[in-house]
Amino acid sequence: MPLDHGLIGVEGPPHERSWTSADTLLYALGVGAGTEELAFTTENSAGVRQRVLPTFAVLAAQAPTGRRLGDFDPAMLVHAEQAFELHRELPAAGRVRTTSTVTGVHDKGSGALVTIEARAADAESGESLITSRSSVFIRGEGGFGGDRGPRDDWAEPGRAPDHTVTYETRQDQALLYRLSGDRNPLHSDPVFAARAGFDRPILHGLCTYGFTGRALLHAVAGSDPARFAAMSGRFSKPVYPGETLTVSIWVSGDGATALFRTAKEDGTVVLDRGRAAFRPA
Ligand SMILES: CCCCCCC[C@@H](O)CC(=O)SCCNC(=O)CCNC(=O)[C@H](O)C(C)(C)COP(=O)(O)OP(=O)(O)OC[C@H]1O[C@@H](n2cnc3c(N)ncnc32)[C@H](O)[C@@H]1OP(=O)(O)O
Repeated sequence: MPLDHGLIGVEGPPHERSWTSADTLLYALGVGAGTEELAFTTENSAGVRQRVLPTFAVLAAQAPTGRRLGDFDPAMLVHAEQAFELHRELPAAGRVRTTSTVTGVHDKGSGALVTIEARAADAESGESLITSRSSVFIRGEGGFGGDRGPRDDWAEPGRAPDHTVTYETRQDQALLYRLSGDRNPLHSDPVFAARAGFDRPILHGLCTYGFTGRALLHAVAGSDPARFAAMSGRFSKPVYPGETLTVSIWVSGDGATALFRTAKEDGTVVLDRGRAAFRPA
C-alpha cells in the first residue's frame, strides 16, 4: 500500500512528553542562539532567568498519528508547512499530554499533502498549552484524484519590510539540531540525501523555522517569549547547512500581527507565506 488515503480523522493515542532545562538549552543552540541570547542558552547567568524559545512548542507538541501514513519511501517526505499557537509561555522544564489527528490528505499533483493537528495540554493541570498544525509533502504520491485543499491569500505587502534579520547557519547546523529529536538521515547521511535527490543533506525545516522564530521574537516581541502567540509558514525550497538566512518582516500598525518570509543569500525564498501574532507588552 502506498499512501493510506483513509487517514483523515484518525486520532492517535494521547502521548506524554516531558522536557528538561537541558533540552530547551540544546534546542536554542540548534536553532542558532548563542552568547548574545544567554536567557535561552544558559540557566545560571547572573541576573538572567532561563526562558524558552517559542518555536520549541512545535517539538513539545509532537505526537504519533494513530496509523502509519503509508508504505512509501521515507526519503520522499519533506516537511511542508508548520503553524502553532502558544497559549502561554513555555516553562524551562515541563510535561505535556498531546493528541494528534490527521486532518487532510490532499492531491497536489507532484505529491500528496498530509495535514496533521496536535493539541497539547499541561500533563498535570490539563490546561491547554499548544495547538500545532503541520503538513508533510510526499513527493511522487499525488495524482490519485483527490482535492487540492484550501488556497491561501497571503501576499507580500507593497512596501519595504519593517525589519530584516540575517543569520548564518553553520556547516554542521543539522548535526547539532538533530540532537533535539529529529534523527531523520535526510539531514545527516549523504547516501540517504542522494536517494531523495539532494546533492548533500539538507537542513531540518524546523531548524529554519527556529531561526525565523528567533528573528520574529527579537525584532517584534522585544525578546519576550510571553508575547509570542502564534506563527505559521510554508517550506518552499530546501536549505543546505552553511547557507545564510534573511528574514523579512512586515508588522501591522498595532504591532499585534506580522507577515514574514525567509530567503537565502541568492534571494530564494525558503519559508514563505509567514504569519505571526503577538500579545501586547
Ligand atoms: C508532523 C510534522 C513533522 C514533520 C517532520 C518531517 C521530517 C523532517 O525531518 C523533514 C524535513 O525537515 S524536510 C526539510 C524542510 N522542507 C523542505 O525543504 C521542503 C521545501 N519545499 C519543496 O522542496 C517544495 O515546495 C515541494 C517539494 C514541497 C513541492 O514542490 P513541487 O513538487 O515542485 O510542487 P509545486 O509545483 O511547487 O506545487 C504543487 C502544488 O503543491 C503546493 N505546494 C508546494 N509546496 C508546498 C508546501 N511546502 N506546502 C504545501 N503545499 C505546497 C502548491 O501550492 C501546488 O498546489 P496548488 O496548485 O493547489 O496551489
